[in-house]
Amino acid sequence: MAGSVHPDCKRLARIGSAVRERLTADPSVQRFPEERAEIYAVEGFLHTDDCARLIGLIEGIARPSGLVDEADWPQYRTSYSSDIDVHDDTVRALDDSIAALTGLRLDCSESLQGQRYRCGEYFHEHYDWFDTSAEYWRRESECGGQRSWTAMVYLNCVEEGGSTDFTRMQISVPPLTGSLLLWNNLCPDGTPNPWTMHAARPVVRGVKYVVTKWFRTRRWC
Ligand SMILES: O=C(O)CCC(=O)C(=O)O
Ligand SMILES: [Fe+2]
Repeated sequence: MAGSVHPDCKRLARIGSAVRERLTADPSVQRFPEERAEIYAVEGFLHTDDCARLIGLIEGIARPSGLVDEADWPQYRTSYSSDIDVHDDTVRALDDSIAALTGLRLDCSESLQGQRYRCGEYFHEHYDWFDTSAEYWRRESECGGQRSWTAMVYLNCVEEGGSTDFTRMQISVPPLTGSLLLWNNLCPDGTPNPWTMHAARPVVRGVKYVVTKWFRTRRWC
């Protein structure tokens, strides 16, 4: 039955259209010219000083990044991640700005994650939405459910490499200090969108820092 394969798809479709409407009405938001997935960018979303502060927080606590499905796939993702301090003023202000832009509820989002990619580090092709037939889904379904939107801020420009590529479409986004990249992981009907497959390409020169927030269907815990 479709309902059990894609739980909450009606609710997720409603979330998707509310965000779409809001972003479309906002002149600071640019949509990538692509019908198959909803991908948006806002340049200068975060001030350079705040980017530097977040880089400092990430550097303080970075550890090797994990993968959601716990499969033993060494080298699938070689970046470093950190749960940055949710009580930090810069982190809270950024959370608030993302919520104000999208209209999405912060209590239905994962806490902001920082990522650092040094030279040669990357994150292979993947989806941010959860595979509801996977082993991990039981856990995720009980703590917020499916991921809806991803919001990611580039904290610095990278000398070479490090783009975010939507690999099934011709979209490659180079890191730009303070830019927000935002996309709907789902289709307008609330089901996972296979066109949203993406990868963080290897950094060739320099270091890349980003912060990411994933929104969920319900309260995240
Ligand atoms: O760092 C990037 O460019 C993408 C990261 C990403 O896709 C993720 O953390 O899920
Ligand atoms: Fe991702």
